[in-house]
Amino acid sequence: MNPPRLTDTTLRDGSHAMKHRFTSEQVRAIVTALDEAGVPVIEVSHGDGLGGSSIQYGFSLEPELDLIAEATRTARRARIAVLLLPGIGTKDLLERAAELGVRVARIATQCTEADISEQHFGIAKKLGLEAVGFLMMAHIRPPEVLVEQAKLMESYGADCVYIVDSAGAMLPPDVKARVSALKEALSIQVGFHAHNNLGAAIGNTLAALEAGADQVDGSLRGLGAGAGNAATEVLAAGLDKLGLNPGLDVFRLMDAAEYVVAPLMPYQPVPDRDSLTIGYAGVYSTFLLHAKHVASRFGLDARDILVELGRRQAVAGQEDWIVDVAVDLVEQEAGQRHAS
Ligand SMILES: CC[C@H](O)CC(=O)C(=O)O
Ligand SMILES: [Mn+2]
Repeated sequence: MNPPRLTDTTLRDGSHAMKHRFTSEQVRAIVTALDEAGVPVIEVSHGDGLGGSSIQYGFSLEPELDLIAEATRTARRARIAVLLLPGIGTKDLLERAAELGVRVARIATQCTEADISEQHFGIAKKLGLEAVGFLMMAHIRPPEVLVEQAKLMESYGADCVYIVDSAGAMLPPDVKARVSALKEALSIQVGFHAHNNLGAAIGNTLAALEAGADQVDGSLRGLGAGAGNAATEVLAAGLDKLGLNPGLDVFRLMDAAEYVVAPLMPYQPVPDRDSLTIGYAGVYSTFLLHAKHVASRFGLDARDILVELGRRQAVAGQEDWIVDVAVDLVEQEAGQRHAS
């Protein structure tokens, strides 16, 4: 195992948990703390990436380019990264981020849709940015499919491709299989981004390192969507104990989590009933509210709907399946009653 490069995503994945209400002052405090603790890459964007501020995904309290500018002004050593989802973020926004001093573009697609990212990798490379690919919801496809998708990103110019456990649905064997398949097939770096819905974010990240991952993500106190991410300070402590500390100041990160981030968090992300259901079912967290509404209309348990959606491998954008599943479950129940 080698010491990994750590990207902290408190100011991007954490934006989901903050309902996109980070302020410049908070960005300054968090970037200062991470930078002083030796974190080499700090991601700053709306939770849904550049251009995410909208009625659909939730408006940012302050314009995200102002937050990004604050981050690049503040960081002394760390490189600032942004996330971009093709279809949400635009070329113009990426150019403006680069002008503001952003050095890393992380380009995210569903794990079966890497082909929509070619243009975006091209733009990022043209702007002189490091380009990192993010294969989201990677639990829904086997390693060989992810290899094909990662190879597409590599051919578009990616410097690294991440396996992204968006729903926190993986366990260590799932992570190892996927990361080692990419390591074997690619000539570029491989990364892993965890969510904690099954309580396995730290264990999964360590499993990714065992499988050869070069880059991993964390966020202070695990601040992130759903059950949150692997906590940066916990990861740093674990890496240090394994002799894999890439230069992180563990005590400073503990202090940053405790005194800078915890006081501004609206809640501590944990695998509660809802987020555990998401990880257990392996579905996108945005399905939860819709499933709850449909469940109450049909007299069902939302968990049964979500588990069935996971079995059918529904991905974001297929929310219309929720009603189909509910109808099928009601019919199944009626059939069983009739038979008994
Ligand atoms: C909507 C983008 C998403 O939050 C990216 C990510 O961090 C994930 O899929 O886990
Ligand atoms: Mn995430």
